[in-house]
Amino acid sequence: MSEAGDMGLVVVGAAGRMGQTLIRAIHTMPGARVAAAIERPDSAHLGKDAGELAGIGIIKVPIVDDPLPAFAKADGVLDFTAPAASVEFAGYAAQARIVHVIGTTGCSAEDNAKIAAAARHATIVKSGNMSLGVNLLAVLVEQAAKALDADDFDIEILEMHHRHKVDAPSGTALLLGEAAAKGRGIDLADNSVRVRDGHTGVRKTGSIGFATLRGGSVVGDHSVILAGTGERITLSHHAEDRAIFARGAVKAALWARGKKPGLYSMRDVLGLS
Ligand SMILES: NC(=O)C1=CN([C@@H]2O[C@H](COP(=O)(O)OP(=O)(O)OC[C@H]3O[C@@H](n4cnc5c(N)ncnc54)[C@H](OP(=O)(O)O)[C@@H]3O)[C@@H](O)[C@H]2O)C=CC1
Ligand SMILES: O=C(O)C1=N[C@H](C(=O)O)C[C@H](O)C1
Repeated sequence: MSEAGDMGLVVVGAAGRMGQTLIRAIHTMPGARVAAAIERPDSAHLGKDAGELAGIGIIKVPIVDDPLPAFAKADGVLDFTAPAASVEFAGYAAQARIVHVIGTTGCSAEDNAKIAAAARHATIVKSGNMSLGVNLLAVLVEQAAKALDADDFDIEILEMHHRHKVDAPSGTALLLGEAAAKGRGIDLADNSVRVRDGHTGVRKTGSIGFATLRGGSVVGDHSVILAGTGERITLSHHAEDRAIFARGAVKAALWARGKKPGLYSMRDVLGLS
């Protein structure tokens, strides 16, 4: 582990959509460097240079498959992979006592409990969306949900993503749902309607509904609709480039460096808590 100077960051899932975007972001942001790049043991990308794959030219960091030696020498990990992988990486980050930034979505309650346990020794920042815009939107959603009575305004959350996305609702939709539930002083799990099909009956007052669209190359669109009688308020965010998530993740790692172990959110990083 380096004591001073640029923060050495391991990018896990380095060949993925976000992995490549992270390599590019680290390259342009002061204070951080790519310490290692990890993919699965059976990945077709092993041995390739992570910078060349990401389109920035050779950075002399080959993609390898063994996280342990990489974590032991690094200051932090940027992780946009898959739930089972993020749980495993959180355990390794705890062993190495380093920063772990987790952007992976679709984690179960059990996965989240394991990540929280790892945060006793690792400094973990986890968020369904690392962008400034979405985290500010969550603050606005909480305020709007608090200001508008549940008897008068129904809350629905609509999201659209590219055709390759594997989890639904998106991590961001759930983050915005949590913000709305907080504003209303209710528990999201007990009040959410995640799917509608067939004869559903009338809408339950106070519920928070989710609708999911998938198609094409959409980076990430989210709208929170507060629908009243005769009027409707829509709070929206449109992600145009994955760089907003990657820059947020690097910023989170730099913020977390030197902080006590624990589980932090992007709201903590951005001072929006
Ligand atoms: N919080 C946020 O701001 C954002 C979160 N995300 C989330 O990030 C995650 C990744 O998204 P995206 O980049 O589009 O997905 P990709 O499928 O393009 O990338 C994931 C990468 O992780 C690799 N991977 C999976 N498991 C392991 C493992 N055990 N060890 C090493 N590498 C592994 C995959 O390899 P392989 O293909 O072989 O499985 C793949 O290369 C998703 O959960 C997504 O929702 C995305 C954008 C922003
Ligand atoms: O899978 C994606 O692409 C994205 N995932 C995150 C989510 O589930 O909300 C963040 C962003 O919307 C892109």
